[in-house]
Order: sequence, then C-alpha cells, then structure tokens
Amino acid sequence: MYANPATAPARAAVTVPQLYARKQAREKIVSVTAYDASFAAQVDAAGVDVVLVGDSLGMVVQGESSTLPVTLDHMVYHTAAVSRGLTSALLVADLPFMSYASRERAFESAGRLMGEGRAAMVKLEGAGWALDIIQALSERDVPVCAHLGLTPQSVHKFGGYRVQGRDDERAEELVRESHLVAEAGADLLVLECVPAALAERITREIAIPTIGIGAGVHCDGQVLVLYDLLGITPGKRPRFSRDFLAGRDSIAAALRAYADAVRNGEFPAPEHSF
Ligand SMILES: Nc1nc(=O)c2c([nH]1)NC[C@@H]1CN(c3ccc(C(=O)N[C@@H](CCC(=O)O)C(=O)O)cc3)CN21
Ligand SMILES: CC(C)C(=O)C(=O)O
Ligand SMILES: [Mg+2]
Repeated sequence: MYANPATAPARAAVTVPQLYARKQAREKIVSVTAYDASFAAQVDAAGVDVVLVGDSLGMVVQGESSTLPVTLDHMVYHTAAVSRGLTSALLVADLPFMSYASRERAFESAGRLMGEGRAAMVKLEGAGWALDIIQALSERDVPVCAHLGLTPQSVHKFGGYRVQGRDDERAEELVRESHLVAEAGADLLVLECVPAALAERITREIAIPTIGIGAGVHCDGQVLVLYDLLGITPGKRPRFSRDFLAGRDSIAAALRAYADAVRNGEFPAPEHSF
C-alpha cells in the first residue's frame, strides 16, 4: 500500500501502559541497548519495543571493566543521541552508579535523563534502600524500571559477575524484592542472571512486566546488549547472549532475527539460561 516507505505512517509509539497490555496478552516485549542515534534508528526500524541506554556503555563503548566509571553526563549525552534516532520505541535510560544514592540526587538525575536526554523511563538497580527512591520517583510520575539479580553496579560486593538466586535463601529474597519494587511503584523489572525457574515464578506472581537477560524464556520480555547480539563485544561474550549477525548479511537482518526469536519463544534457548 505504501510503495515508498518514507510516506508510510510510523509504527505507533510504544508506551508504558502498553507494556502492561503485552504482559496480559502474553506478547513478548523485545528490548535491546543502544548508545547512539544511528544504531537507535536501526533498532527502531527492526520493531524493537524498548530501547535501553544501558550503563553497559562503560564497558562496550568506553572499554572499562565495569559500569561504575559511567557518569550522569555520559548517560545524558548518549540518551539524547539515542532519542534522536527513535520514532516508536520506548526510551529507557540507566541511572548510573551513585546518581540515585539520595532522593535529591535521584530527582536531579532522573530530571536530566528525561529532560535533556528525552528518556521516557529511568532504570535503577536494587531494592532495600532503593525502594524509597523508586517510590519517590514514581510518585513524581517518573516511570521506573527496577533491576534485580545480577546488578552490575554491585560487582565489588558480589566479587564478580555471578548468577544470583541459585540457593533457596537468595531465591526467596529475590522473590520478596520483586514484590517490593512493584509495590514501590516500578512499572518494569529487569531480571539479570537468575535461574529460569525463579524468573518464571516472579513473572507469574507480580503484575508488572519482567524483562530477562540470562533469566530464561518465561519472562515477559528479553533484553540484550546490542554489541553482544551483533557479535562484536571484545573478549568473551556472556553465555546468555547469542550472535544474531552470524550467518546474516546486515545489522538490520540480525535485529529482525533477534526480535522474531524473542517473539516466537526461540530465544533464549536452554543453553542461554541458568
Ligand atoms: N557486553 C556486555 N554484555 C552484558 O550483558 C553486560 C555488559 N556488557 N556490561 C554490564 C553488564 C555486566 N554483565 C555481565 C557480565 C559478565 C557476565 C558473566 O561473565 N557471566 C558468566 C556466568 C557466571 C556464572 O556462571 O555465575 C557467563 O559465562 O555468562 C554476566 C553479566 C551484563 N551486562
Ligand atoms: C544489560 C542491561 C539490562 C543493562 O542494565 C545495561 O545494558 O546496562
Ligand atoms: Mg545497566
């Protein structure tokens, strides 16, 4: 009907209420990270629902060995760049390490990510003390994505990037925390590197959508670091990721294959799960 794609109407914008509708309808939510406008445009055109400007940019863009050196200025810069490449996907930005350590800092940081950066939602790691921050932001109509399990900003406490929730005690703690972040007002929850059965239970028990990374196929959606799914991450790619560019001839094809594989439940397979 639209011979010229340039005259075709843009896909409708993805909204926070729509993510809840997807969970209800059991339609998978497809998410990927992006750090600049050109990749953001590729990701958007592939029909990805949620684009995350992850503080993983410290590792994959800046070459650091953790996400801790990433500053709020870095996040604002990349978020604004990504926003200019998007037409439909929902834009989520990570609050970097220590930028939400107090209510005041969280308001300032979220204000910049949403104001200068044009993010529609901010993401922060943890529960406990962070529940108060989730509640304070959400009361001020800042949509919040929580992040539990392997929270990379805690790498120095964990002593490395390790799967979380393998023992019963920690698994129960993660279930409790998932309920608490939802009650505090989070509208989305990233579960990173937790056993598939645990993520499945959490996804069933809470009303907000869950997005898994190394958390099995039963989450409401999936997220991957863009450079992992394109197979260009230097060194060892995390086991839960897959190179979708291998055997394909373009970035656009790789992104469409990823989105299709998430929507039809082919990704993640058991070998990407714990
Ligand atoms: N390229 C990249 N991909 C990511 O998914 C990612 C980043 N960077 N940086 C920020 C965090 C850090 N993440 C990581 C980093 C390493 C492992 C890792 O080495 N995992 C082991 C499993 C360890 C275990 O079995 O306990 C693996 O083999 O995948 C996991 C998550 C996830 N995020
Ligand atoms: C891996 C995702 C969830 C993330 O937090 C990031 O890219 O920083
Ligand atoms: Mg992150």
